[in-house]
Amino acid sequence: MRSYSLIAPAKINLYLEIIGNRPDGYHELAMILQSIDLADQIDLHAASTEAIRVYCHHPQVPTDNSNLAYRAAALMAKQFPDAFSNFGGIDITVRKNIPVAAGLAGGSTNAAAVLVGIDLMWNLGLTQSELEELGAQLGSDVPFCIAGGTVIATGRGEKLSPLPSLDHIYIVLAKYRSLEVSTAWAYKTYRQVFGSTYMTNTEDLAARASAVHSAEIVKAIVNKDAVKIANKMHNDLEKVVLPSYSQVLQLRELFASQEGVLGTMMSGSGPSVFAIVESKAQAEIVKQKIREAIPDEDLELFVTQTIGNGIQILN
Ligand SMILES: C[C@@](CO)(OP(=O)(O)O)[C@H](O)COP(=O)(O)OP(=O)(O)OC[C@H]1O[C@@H](n2ccc(N)nc2=O)[C@H](O)[C@@H]1O
Ligand SMILES: Nc1ncnc2c1ncn2[C@@H]1O[C@H](COP(=O)(O)OP(=O)(O)O)[C@@H](O)[C@H]1O
Repeated sequence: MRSYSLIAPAKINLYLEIIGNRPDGYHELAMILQSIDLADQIDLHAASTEAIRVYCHHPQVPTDNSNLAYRAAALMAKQFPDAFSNFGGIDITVRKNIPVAAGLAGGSTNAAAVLVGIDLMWNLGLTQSELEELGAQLGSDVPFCIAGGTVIATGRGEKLSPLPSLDHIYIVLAKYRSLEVSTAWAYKTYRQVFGSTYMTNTEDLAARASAVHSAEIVKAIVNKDAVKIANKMHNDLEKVVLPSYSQVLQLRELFASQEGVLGTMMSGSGPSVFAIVESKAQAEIVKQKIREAIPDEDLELFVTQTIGNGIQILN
């Protein structure tokens, strides 16, 4: 087929523990990543010229070669030059619904969709693990975004162990449109502030990784116990982002004070904040209450839910 449309869901981090520094400059992590039904749509069309083009109306999303969707297509063209010259160029339209620079893996999930879509378009027949290996070259969260669901992610975030699917847990999510937190800044600041408290030797890292504190939330996920999951959420990056971004701290406190909220956390490197709630009806009430407390139009609010999948092919 010459055209494909794909759904690219966002993720939240139910758990993010920084285990230590790695020799490659990244951080060794223990995370639990969760797909949600807030999603972008990616349309791919075979083009007549041998070029990659990205179209996106969102003002915060670049359309040049810094777009992660572009970079995913360029990687496929480099890896499979014969297919690229046989099938010609590719036009990529990004229909953005996921807030940008939010800690929701918006760019990563777009890149994942392009890898999955081009694999189909060029009849490459790549396996999931081959797609994940390509994804890891584009960003630490890209491999997760391909199959999605509920996953333990270790290494720099690219080593994945699936957990039982945790769908239909309702989430209220908030993000100030104009507020961006750089992921590189968040990790760098964490290293500056807490670097001396954790180990840098790779063998120690492996030992410590097996003793992470995520066991209780994993058990709660296996038991599908939303109350316990909400109670055991954790994100080390909050320690640097909350003190530097008062709006994020305010949102976090506001969510925590709402009736019906089981737990609240910043997602990834922020600045989006989410709350786990008991039901869809409760989620709508909490959303309304937050809107009344912060009438600022810059604040984007969503009711969403956990889902058991990553990239989906629409047609
Ligand atoms: C924080 C997290 C949590 O899921 O997500 P976001 O908030 O970006 O969504 C991830 O760790 C982000 O993953 P991703 O956004 O793919 O990161 P990358 O492009 O690979 O890296 C961006 C920068 O973050 C830092 N980085 C990233 C991952 C990691 N394990 N250690 C790091 O130190 C590095 O400085 C790197 O240059
Ligand atoms: N396809 C894309 N979608 C969103 N942002 C993108 C994309 N490609 C590149 N970017 C840039 O990447 C940065 C991080 O955005 P995003 O991936 O949404 O955030 P995060 O890594 O926090 O989940 C933004 O500054 C944005 O300009």
